[in-house]
Amino acid sequence: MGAVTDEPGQSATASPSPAGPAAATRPWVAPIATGPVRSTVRLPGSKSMTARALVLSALAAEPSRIERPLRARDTALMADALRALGATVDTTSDETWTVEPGPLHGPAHIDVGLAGTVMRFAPPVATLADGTVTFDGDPHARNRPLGPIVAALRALGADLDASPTGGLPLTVRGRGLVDGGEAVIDASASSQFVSGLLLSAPRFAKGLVLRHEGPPVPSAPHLRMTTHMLRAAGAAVDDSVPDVWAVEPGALRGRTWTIEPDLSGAAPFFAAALVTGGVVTLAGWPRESWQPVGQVTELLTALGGRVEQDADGLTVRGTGTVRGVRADLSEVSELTPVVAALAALADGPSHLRGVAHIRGHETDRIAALARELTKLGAHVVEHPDGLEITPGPLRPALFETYADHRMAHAAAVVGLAVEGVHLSDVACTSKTLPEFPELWAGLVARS
Ligand SMILES: O=C(O)C1=C[C@@H](OP(=O)(O)O)[C@@H](O)[C@H](O)C1
Ligand SMILES: C=C(OP(=O)(O)O)C(=O)O
Repeated sequence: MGAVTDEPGQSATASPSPAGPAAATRPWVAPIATGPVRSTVRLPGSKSMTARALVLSALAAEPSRIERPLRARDTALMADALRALGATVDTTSDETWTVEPGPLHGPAHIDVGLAGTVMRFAPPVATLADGTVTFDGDPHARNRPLGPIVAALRALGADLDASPTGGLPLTVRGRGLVDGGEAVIDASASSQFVSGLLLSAPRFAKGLVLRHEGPPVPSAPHLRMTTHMLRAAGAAVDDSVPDVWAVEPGALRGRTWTIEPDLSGAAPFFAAALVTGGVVTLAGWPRESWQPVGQVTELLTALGGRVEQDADGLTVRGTGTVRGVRADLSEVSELTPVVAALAALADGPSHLRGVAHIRGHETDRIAALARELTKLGAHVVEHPDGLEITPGPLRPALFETYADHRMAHAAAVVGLAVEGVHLSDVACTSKTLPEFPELWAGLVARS
């Protein structure tokens, strides 16, 4: 599916990852760039859009098609979850998946892997099923926050039990229907609590009026993606009042979803243009996007790049000098590891803030970045909500990836400029882009 090409049609591909337990670890030495990279990158679809399209299709009244989906561990697990609950999901083709909704039922067991989308989007669907549905995942998934969505579902009339810490393992005793109505949630730990509830809300008897109370909800662009896709499926959604989302009950329509290339997955490739003074084009970029292209453009520009969009795609050019930045990353927090890697290679200090919640991502990303970038020679100060990074002379090191795909991306970016960056495991990139090692090698080979 994904490919780095000099010319259209030429592609490098790798086998997709299994949906089951994470693949065996694969130590890897990040390839160093010997000059500016110049490439057109073809990446598979957005993880976030694919996950939403799968859920909305399984909840719809008619069949749907998903064009250019992401085939990776997270989306395979989502497809498996919906199959276990009664939908027929055909993922045979790389180009188009089909989803045939069916009566939702248990008993079922759902493996969420390490996917926030599966652990927050599938339980609300399970409350609509008839029967008991259990959830568990990778060891670290048990540490990821889930309590607020469990409490909100309970307030909406669902019957479910989380572990004593409020997270996985989870048991949902579905009764085939959920009252819905009003609920209050603190979604400061993850926007996915809100997205998960909203996606299933059209099927709640009274719909949903959800109010957030607490520190700001991160990842606003992901919430806009959720409301946009709900409306595209025929739902009536009102998000005109800040921190309040209202979804009317009603049938969702089946439709054809066309998934945009994954902008977050493109981040390390764009970073390579900045680090090497090269140029990288993300092919197939749509004229209008539901991913945060404005925020990403602003950030890459502040870091010293130039971003342009034309018929060829979204193109990022670098000068070879990365500028230190002061940036609030709360809207694009999943980019923090790659931005932190760029900061370690910058011409001055950076302060990345507004991302306290990423301590609850695939790993505690603030602590992990502080530890690993320090090992490489950067001077890093860890704050509750971010990092101050002052570049220093960088040296070879073993970069621990903590089963976190975006930690691997960060290490690969530093490795472009620093010889001997060893990753403890590059196989963790299968979470969202199984082809990453081959695509990266292809990119660097063109430097
Ligand atoms: O809804 C989504 O698809 C996502 C929302 C964000 O989660 P958080 O709000 O927990 O950061 C983002 O970081 C994650 O990668 C994907
Ligand atoms: C935070 C991320 O993923 P998840 O959907 O598992 O929360 C991510 O992909 O950076």
